[in-house]
Amino acid sequence: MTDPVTLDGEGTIGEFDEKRAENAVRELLIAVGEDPDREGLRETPARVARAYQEIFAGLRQQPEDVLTTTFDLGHDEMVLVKDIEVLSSCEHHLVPFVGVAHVGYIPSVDGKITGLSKLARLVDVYARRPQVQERLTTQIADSLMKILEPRGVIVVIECEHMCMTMRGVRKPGAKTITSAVRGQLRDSATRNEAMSLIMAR
Ligand SMILES: Nc1nc2c(ncn2[C@@H]2O[C@H](COP(=O)(O)OP(=O)(O)OP(=O)(O)O)[C@@H](O)[C@H]2O)c(=O)[nH]1
Ligand SMILES: [Zn+2]
Repeated sequence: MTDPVTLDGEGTIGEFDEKRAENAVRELLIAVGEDPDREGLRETPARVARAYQEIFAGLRQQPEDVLTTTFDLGHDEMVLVKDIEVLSSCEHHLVPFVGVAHVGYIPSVDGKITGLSKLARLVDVYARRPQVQERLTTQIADSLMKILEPRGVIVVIECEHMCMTMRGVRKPGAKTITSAVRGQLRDSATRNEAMSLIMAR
């Protein structure tokens, strides 16, 4: 994600336009044959606009905003946080894809590590955007490499896509697994160690 850029005078990527979102939801309700002025729907455009502001909050965040805390512990072995909940939105259909992320890294030679919660926050920065799972996976890996300068990174994500469940092909339960491996974690022994930790239940 780059810094905000202008969209031909149509608005700015990165800013949330609540009024515009409300109008769009109202239009959508009309388009599907609903009456947006009936009692139960009257507040819906405003609610959905607020919900989208939250769901896409990652568009207004950068990885540097969350990977703030670093310690020099001199720890030079793998750190892995697994089963981090992923709640993201498929950019093709704007419906959720949900599952878990496993994020591991081998700290830099000088042992620079980050707080464990920051890895989960990093997942959210990229998950809370219109996404595809492959890009989500590589963005997490690449931003960790850039900011923490670790010797290696592994990111594995397992998700179920609602666009494959509630519509279209309708295959509930199908899981998509993506991975991104960088640096020393590409070595087969280290990678196998990480994968066995990830797969252990
Ligand atoms: N690679 C990838 N594909 C995704 C992801 N999320 C959704 N898709 C797929 O994006 C594709 C979009 O295909 P299209 O043919 O343009 O759209 P569609 O007619 O709605 O496709 P169907 O879902 O097959 O009905 C579908 O095959 C989705 O399953 C993702 O994270 N990664
Ligand atoms: Zn989709």
